[in-house]
Amino acid sequence: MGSKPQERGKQAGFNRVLLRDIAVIYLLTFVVGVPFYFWKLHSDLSGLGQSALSRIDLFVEQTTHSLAPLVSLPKTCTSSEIDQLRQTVFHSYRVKEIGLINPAGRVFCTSNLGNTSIPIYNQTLSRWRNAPDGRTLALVRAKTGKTHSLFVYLQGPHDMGANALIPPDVLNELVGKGFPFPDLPFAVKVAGNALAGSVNAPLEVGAMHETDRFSFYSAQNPVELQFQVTPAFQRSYMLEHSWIPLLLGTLFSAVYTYASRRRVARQSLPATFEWALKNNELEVFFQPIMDTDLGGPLGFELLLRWHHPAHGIISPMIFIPLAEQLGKIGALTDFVMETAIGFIQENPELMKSRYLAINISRQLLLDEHFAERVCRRCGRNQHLIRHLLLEVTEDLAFSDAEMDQAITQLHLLQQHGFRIAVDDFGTGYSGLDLLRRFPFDVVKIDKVFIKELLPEGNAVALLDSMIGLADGLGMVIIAEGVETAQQADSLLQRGVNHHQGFYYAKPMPQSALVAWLARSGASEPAEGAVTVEV
Ligand SMILES: Nc1nc2c(ncn2[C@@H]2O[C@@H]3COP(=O)(O)O[C@H]4[C@@H](O)[C@H](n5cnc6c(=O)[nH]c(N)nc65)O[C@@H]4COP(=O)(O)O[C@H]3[C@H]2O)c(=O)[nH]1
Repeated sequence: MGSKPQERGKQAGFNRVLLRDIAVIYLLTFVVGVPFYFWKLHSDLSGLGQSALSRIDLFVEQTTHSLAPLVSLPKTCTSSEIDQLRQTVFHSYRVKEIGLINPAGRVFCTSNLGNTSIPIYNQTLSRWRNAPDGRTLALVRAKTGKTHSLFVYLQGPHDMGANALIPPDVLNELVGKGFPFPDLPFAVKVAGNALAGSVNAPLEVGAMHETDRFSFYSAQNPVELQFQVTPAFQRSYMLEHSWIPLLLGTLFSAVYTYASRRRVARQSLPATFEWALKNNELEVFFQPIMDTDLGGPLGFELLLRWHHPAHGIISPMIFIPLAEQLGKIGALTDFVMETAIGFIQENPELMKSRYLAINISRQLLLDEHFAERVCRRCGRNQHLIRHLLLEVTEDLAFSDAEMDQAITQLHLLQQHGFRIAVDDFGTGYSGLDLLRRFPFDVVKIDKVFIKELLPEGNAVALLDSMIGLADGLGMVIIAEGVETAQQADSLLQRGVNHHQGFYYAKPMPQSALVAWLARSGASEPAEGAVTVEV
């Protein structure tokens, strides 16, 4: 009952830490996202700048191409020549006026004015005359227009030439095609003169501020394209792209939440047992049960060990009660049972007339299918049953109904051929009652009585009465916790010759068992001397 508020408290604590971590993840994603955001802005602008410049270059190319037939016209500016100029303008939807240029550097004939004489700026003229491909551009105020316009110049034979006037909104159109930032200020600078504006605002003479300026240059024409990345633009760009860190933050948070929950779930006690079983952290140790007449083992008790990766070896005294509480004892017992069956099958010679003792938790006896399950586990190898001794502790601490249920299971097991031992005998308060209710095959006298085997102690009297009781009921006696030669002798004097204890051997892993058997010179029980019939 008391654990529920505690669980809820733990959950709330976990949620608080999780929320804090998620907040940190979002913050980090945004902070780490800033350089990414600058890189993305730069790469977006550079892509847009380069494609705008290529559109301008292509346009210049097409315009000079349309001027090419005109540069060889005579210097006369007759009506047929003016017509030809007008035809060209008519067929171009961007060029508004075309002029013919004489060797003196003056426009002598235009599509709009006919005969005229307009000087070309010296700077433009010298750039044009020196251009290796005979063409150049200029941003100048046309005689016929109020604003600055773009002029494309093409040189012909004998220092003749032609130019085409293009209104500034064409530049706007060329830069703005597919441009996603219609309000981003930009400027097109042609040979030193600049027109500035934005896709949404007409271009006018002006320049960009030096700060926050991104510039791109044409390789073919004297054109520089500048973008003014104002703080306001940066803010709106960042807002527009905030979905990227938001998405990444959400993704990272989801992964983190999943991993945290998995980690916590794995650390939860029930999952810890499953994890331990799956990852071979549990191992069964073998402790010999000696027949002192024979000088060798007549069986082995199987004792679980948990090699915890963080806490080292954990005693079964700690984890067995826990496994019982958490309902995991069945899985652990199954594991021990499988180990026992495997061991008997793999070592037929060694196990010919020996047994393995397995501890059965009292809780399992309350399962009405337990006996049936254990028998099924032995499958077709029912002969294995005679090699198994099942130990149940004396202190079953059951209600009457539960005790009936447990006794039923014990009877079923015994009927199937399992030998049943009462473990830790003498330590519980229901020992005698239990012996009255069930005919155990073996009684294992608890180590506390062996430890205090002093001639003058009360333990001796108790031990003697237990021995008398067991003999009277026809049960085999095993003395647990034999640690010294004196204890062994004293037990022998009382006719107890089945001993288990550190004096003979401590519980050991299966790998050490063969070596121990060889070392101790334990021979096979003589035919008829000691058998699995404990
Ligand atoms: N001081 C001393 N101790 C000795 C001596 N000889 C043997 N022991 C220890 O006494 C315990 C005997 O097992 P237990 O009474 O069934 O008591 C077992 C048993 O009740 C339980 N247990 C162990 N494995 C399992 C299992 O697979 N299933 C269940 N349900 N319980 C298990 O954990 C208990 C403790 O097991 P262990 O720590 O292995 O402790 C073992 C063994 O190492 C000795 O000379 N001196």
